[in-house]
Amino acid sequence: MTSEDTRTYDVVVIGAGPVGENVADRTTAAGLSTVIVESELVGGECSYWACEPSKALLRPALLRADAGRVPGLAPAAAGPLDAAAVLAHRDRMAAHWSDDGQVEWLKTAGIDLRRGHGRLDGPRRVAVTTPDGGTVHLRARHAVALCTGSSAALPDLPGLAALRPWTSREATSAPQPPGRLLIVGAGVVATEMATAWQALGTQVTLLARGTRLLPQMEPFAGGLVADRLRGAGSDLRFGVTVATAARTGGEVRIALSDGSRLTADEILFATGRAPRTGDIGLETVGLPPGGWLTTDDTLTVTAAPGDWLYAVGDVNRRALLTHQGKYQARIAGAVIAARACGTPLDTGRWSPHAGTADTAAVPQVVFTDPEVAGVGLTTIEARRTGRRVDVVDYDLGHVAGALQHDPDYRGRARVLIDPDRRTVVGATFAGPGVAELLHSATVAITGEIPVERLWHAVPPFPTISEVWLRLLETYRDQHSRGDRNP
Ligand SMILES: Cc1cc2nc3c(=O)[nH]c(=O)nc-3n(C[C@H](O)[C@H](O)[C@H](O)COP(=O)(O)OP(=O)(O)OC[C@H]3O[C@@H](n4cnc5c(N)ncnc54)[C@H](O)[C@@H]3O)c2cc1C
Ligand SMILES: NC(=O)c1ccc[n+]([C@@H]2O[C@H](COP(=O)([O-])OP(=O)(O)OC[C@H]3O[C@@H](n4cnc5c(N)ncnc54)[C@H](O)[C@@H]3O)[C@@H](O)[C@H]2O)c1
Repeated sequence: MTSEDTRTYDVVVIGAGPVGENVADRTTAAGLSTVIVESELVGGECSYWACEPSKALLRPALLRADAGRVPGLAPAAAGPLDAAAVLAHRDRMAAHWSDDGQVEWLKTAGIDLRRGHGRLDGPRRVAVTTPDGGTVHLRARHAVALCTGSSAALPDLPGLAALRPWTSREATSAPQPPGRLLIVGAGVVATEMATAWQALGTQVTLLARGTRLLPQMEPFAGGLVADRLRGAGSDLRFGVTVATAARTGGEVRIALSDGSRLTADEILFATGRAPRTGDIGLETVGLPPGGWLTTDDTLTVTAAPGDWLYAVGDVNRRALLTHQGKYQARIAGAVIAARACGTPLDTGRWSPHAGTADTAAVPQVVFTDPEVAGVGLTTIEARRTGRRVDVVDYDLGHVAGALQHDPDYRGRARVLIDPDRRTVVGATFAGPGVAELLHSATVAITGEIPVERLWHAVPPFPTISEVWLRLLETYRDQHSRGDRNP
């Protein structure tokens, strides 16, 4: 290759998922020339095989479940969903798996696009294998941002390829509901996909190796979701793993660790994520391929000297969520721009160049029936790290606004309070309609608002937000009795 074959930019971004797009947007807005490299579709996993199609499948399921609990509306909501209409809506929300719209956005934002597979080729250098088999060489004056995301992690099960299992990709893009679906896993993908496909007429059997659903969240959340899934007709099995699995005559046949046998049309492995770092040239800059990339709070890869290599989004494992990856992208963009013009970084807690929220306040909504919404610490995490917290619980079924939502409302709220600073450090809500409540907790945590001031944040009557007042009253009463962890 001659030097004429190398294009030089200020910033090279590998991976045009939601996170890569946002890094490129921030660096371009800061006046840095930026190119983004994409091997599949601009928009990444989130747009085509994750957030967008899954939420399109879930919205009708959750709305019907909610409507079925409202007096006067229940009979109208009792019938089956129109699966064809739901799937057509899903296809629209996934832009029919075309990235034309997002490519157009890149143009208007002034970001160059290179289609192909990008690999590091030494410090500040990237080689792109283009779809026609050619190679394009890119050089970065200031930064390379690795935003290559994650893919489904599959267990080490003999004969897995011949089984042709679903991953999250097939689970979000299937052209029609399977008759019978086995789901392995108990996390977010497993519970959301069980909720969606069961509502669309599939007979779902969920296989959890542990004792509850959503094991990373407060224990009451998984219990409420399990009750509703069972009520919808799903078969939930706990404490089991898949011992053997094979596809014969179009059917999936499995044997479980407890000796039982099951047959289905499809099997989904919702068993977590793996980083897409196996073939991105990490070895050319002295890093081992295949692992998650560790960064500091500026999103700079700690093991790469010289402050030029960044890892942003799923690939750094800080928080595998679109909104949190986009937050990191805004921080990384600001860091790259500051370093490019020699401005000192401001990396104190909650400063413009530190992703503090990644460790203090990661919000997540699980779109199951009922919704589960959490931010910050859980009691599980507090116990694991030995952090002292006051735990305050309230039954959402006693909140006037919740009873307006559903006269038989079932749900629960929990906040964790730092006893020394008297600020909220964690919150979990589980119940119908709680998704939009979560941001109030995120603001309370990031703002480090003292409990005394929260008494002045008046929730409107009759909304579910009134749970904040009930939690404060409960905390006051617990405090006067000297309780810490009821
Ligand atoms: C079923 C499901 C539902 C989800 N729902 C939600 C949700 O509701 N809310 C939420 O916040 N999060 C959700 N997530 C998580 C969310 O999808 C991810 O956190 C998000 O997509 C991460 O964005 P990213 O840009 O880091 O990576 P990705 O979206 O994975 O994008 C990475 C991009 O890099 C490209 N790429 C990879 N390697 C190369 C290479 N060598 N060269 C060129 N290009 C490359 C890929 O083709 C891809 O386009 C869900 C995940 C799943 C699986
Ligand atoms: N609404 C949302 O925000 C949303 C929705 C979907 C996915 N996501 C993100 O995507 C990521 C991936 O989700 P996920 O559900 O795949 O991962 P997860 O980590 O949430 O759950 C993985 C589950 O698989 C189980 N498991 C792992 N290996 C297993 C094995 N060999 N056999 C049986 N069970 C096994 C685990 O015990 C766990 O229950 C999550 O981190 C989540 O943040 C977010």
